[in-house]
Amino acid sequence: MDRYDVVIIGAGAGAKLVWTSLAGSALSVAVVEEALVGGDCPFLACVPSKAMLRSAQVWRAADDPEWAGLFTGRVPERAAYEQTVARRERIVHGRDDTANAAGLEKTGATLIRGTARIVRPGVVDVDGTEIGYGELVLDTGSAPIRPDLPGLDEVPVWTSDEAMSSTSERPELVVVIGGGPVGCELAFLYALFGSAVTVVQRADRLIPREEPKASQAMLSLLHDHGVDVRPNTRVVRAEPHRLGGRLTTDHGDVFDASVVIQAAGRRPRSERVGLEALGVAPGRGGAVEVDERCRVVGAEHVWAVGDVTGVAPFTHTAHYQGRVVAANLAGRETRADYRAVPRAVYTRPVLAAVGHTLASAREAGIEPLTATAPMTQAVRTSIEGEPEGWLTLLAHPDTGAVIGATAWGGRAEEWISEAALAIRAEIPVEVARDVVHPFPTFSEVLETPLWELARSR
Ligand SMILES: Cc1cc2nc3c(=O)[nH]c(=O)nc-3n(C[C@H](O)[C@H](O)[C@H](O)COP(=O)(O)OP(=O)(O)OC[C@H]3O[C@@H](n4cnc5c(N)ncnc54)[C@H](O)[C@@H]3O)c2cc1C
Ligand SMILES: NC(=O)c1ccc[n+]([C@@H]2O[C@H](COP(=O)([O-])OP(=O)(O)OC[C@H]3O[C@@H](n4cnc5c(N)ncnc54)[C@H](O)[C@@H]3O)[C@@H](O)[C@H]2O)c1
Repeated sequence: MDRYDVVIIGAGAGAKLVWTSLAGSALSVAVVEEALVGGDCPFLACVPSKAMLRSAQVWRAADDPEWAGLFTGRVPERAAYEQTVARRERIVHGRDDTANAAGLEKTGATLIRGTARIVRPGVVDVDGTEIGYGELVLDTGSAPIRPDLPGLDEVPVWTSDEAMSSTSERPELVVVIGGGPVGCELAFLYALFGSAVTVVQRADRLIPREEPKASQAMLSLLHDHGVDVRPNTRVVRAEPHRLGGRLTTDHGDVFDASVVIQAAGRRPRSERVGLEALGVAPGRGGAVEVDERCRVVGAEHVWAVGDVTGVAPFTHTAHYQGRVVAANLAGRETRADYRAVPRAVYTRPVLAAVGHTLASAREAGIEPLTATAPMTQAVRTSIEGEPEGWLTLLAHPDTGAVIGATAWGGRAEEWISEAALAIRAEIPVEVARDVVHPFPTFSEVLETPLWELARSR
């Protein structure tokens, strides 16, 4: 039986940071992957979705009054969609992971193609061959949750995987089930291309974990692009229809769809990996519980990173946890701190947030100081023709430290990192306000609320 110091199950975003960080160390590393080396993000999730959103926005600039005069017209929707798909396919290398696999092996790690399952402590089975491990790292990701809905099997349904790999024509009638980040980004994307889009959202608002006014801003944006958003609504039945499928809601409304997009959340992929052989049961929702060092609770020599842990399921969280695990495996005791993990939804404007919302601060027993500024305080917004939005900052009333930020505005996914640093480093507003921003940048919008918070203490 081959034996490695470290065996990683799943070659996703988190795993990559483990094997690259351990490159050059004395540890032998094997990575088992049953699908694509690189996981979802570069092939089926973050990268293709942001690439398609970018193409759609460039195409739509030609009918934006701000820019229309610079264009002689625009290609029809069909051609724009085809070009968007073609560009996406170039960016994701047609979902060919050869370069990623070569990169992995260049670090000295061994790639094993197949499905891994733990059979007993210290041993995993890969399609009938046992390999031994000293330390095991789980990076098995997450899978879309399929709503339990009569008739759903009889209508055309895409998960985001199909939406991000389909080369077929733009769907004319789209019904999105779920109004979280995936649902909002895909609804916005297809609406930009002129599809008739409906979002059926079970919760009473879109992106319900964010500030209510962020949900309201997202609702207005989608409305402005012709999307029919139905909060507090469930689809109760699906049936085939000549256009594709027909959906009936609990309010009795009926929607026809050429494709139904399932965006009702994701579940950690923990059930097929053989955790029971270690005496470990996943927690509620399927997440594998980890401690501050990313060790799986209840198991020896087993670590987990990424979506399977159920902690802030973003690529950047997986990267961070991968670094934490690699540092620990290399003998440098390291603990993860999740207070400053940014969240973003890549519509235009972008929603970006980090740390507490007002509701989560109150749940934690903090009544924060708050300050808000409109994005127009940054002159850059008029230069870029993106005046929409606002920034709200929260500070701890006793320490003065920044504890939360929510922004709706241009490039917010970039400059929110400044708030992330302030939160992680517990920087008091009296210090944070002294950061001078280059003019003219969107990031200048941080200055007024920071000065206001400092004044209010
Ligand atoms: C449409 C969409 C857009 C997104 N956009 C963003 C974004 O813009 N920014 C962002 O930060 N996040 C985004 N996310 C979330 C992001 O994609 C995930 O958080 C990230 O991919 C998680 O990485 P991971 O390492 O946990 O798992 P993955 O990348 O899913 O990797 C897990 C790997 O494990 C393999 N595997 C599973 N079980 C086994 C087994 N038993 N044996 C062998 N191999 C196995 C799988 O084949 C897979 O390759 C998006 C998600 C979606 C769905
Ligand atoms: N830009 C980004 O960073 C980005 C983009 C996309 C996804 N992601 C990550 O991927 C994860 C999955 O995103 P998601 O949007 O699929 O999940 P989510 O859990 O955030 O949202 C799913 C939404 O679907 C609704 N819902 C659930 N069941 C329903 C039903 N039967 N009918 C109608 N509505 C229903 C819920 O109310 C919820 O608001 C998220 O945690 C997110 O952080 C990140």
